[in-house]
Amino acid sequence: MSLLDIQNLDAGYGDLQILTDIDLSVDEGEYVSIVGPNGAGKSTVMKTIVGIASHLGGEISYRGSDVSKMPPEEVIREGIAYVPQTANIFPSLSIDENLRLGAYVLDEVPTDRQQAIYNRFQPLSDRRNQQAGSLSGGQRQMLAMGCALMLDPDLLLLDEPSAGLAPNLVDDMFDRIDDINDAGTTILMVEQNAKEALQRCDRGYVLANGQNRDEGPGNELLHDEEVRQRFLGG
Ligand SMILES: Nc1ncnc2c1ncn2[C@@H]1O[C@H](COP(=O)(O)OP(=O)(O)OP(=O)(O)O)[C@@H](O)[C@H]1O
Repeated sequence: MSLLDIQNLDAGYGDLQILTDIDLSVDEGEYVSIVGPNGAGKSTVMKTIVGIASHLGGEISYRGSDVSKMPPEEVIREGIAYVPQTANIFPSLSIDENLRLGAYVLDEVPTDRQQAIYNRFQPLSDRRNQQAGSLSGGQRQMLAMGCALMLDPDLLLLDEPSAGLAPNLVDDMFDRIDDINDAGTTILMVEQNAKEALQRCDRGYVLANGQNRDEGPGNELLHDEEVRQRFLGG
């Protein structure tokens, strides 16, 4: 049984349907990416999983339970954490306060876990009491991931973690994501940077116009002539 199993999913915003008949699965421990052109509906898949876009039909099961009707706070308690593409930190709060807020659905702040996050993201550790708004783009992305890791999720959803990063920081960010996956966290990631995402992941899905277009091992998709021409810019 897959950790996450999506079948025949229709979803959108209010009555506006964006996704049609999406099938997608993620196994325990896997690193799966979703790529495709702008507006394909990649982020909408993530938002539907966590209950902030409208589920219009089909199944979303997590560890065999139907999560398609759950409000976001319950989905999170099931072990799924989500890092949105934008507005993923509180700029006027300190780094320490942001991390503690990451654990808001828990009864108490897991201080051991917080320390482990500081160990993983050293630049955050050095700046614990600074306002998050003073961080660089790469450090902000680390903080957003750190907030999600405060929940010790089994499944981490990352929406375009490389967006807005200077080119020299992109590899570092993907290395950090590899490390998180190697430490046992299952990852589902949406990326504009399709080449890098497909190189790094175990399996990928290509979405276009709200529908599945292709799927397979990342390296196979990367070398598939049609996928390259149509979706990866040749
Ligand atoms: N809150 C919303 N209300 C209405 N339509 C929306 C909303 N958010 C996104 N859309 C529309 O849904 C479609 C899919 O958007 P989505 O963000 O899922 O695409 P994407 O593949 O992630 O693309 P991008 O890489 O540009 O973010 C687009 O046409 C977008 O305009």
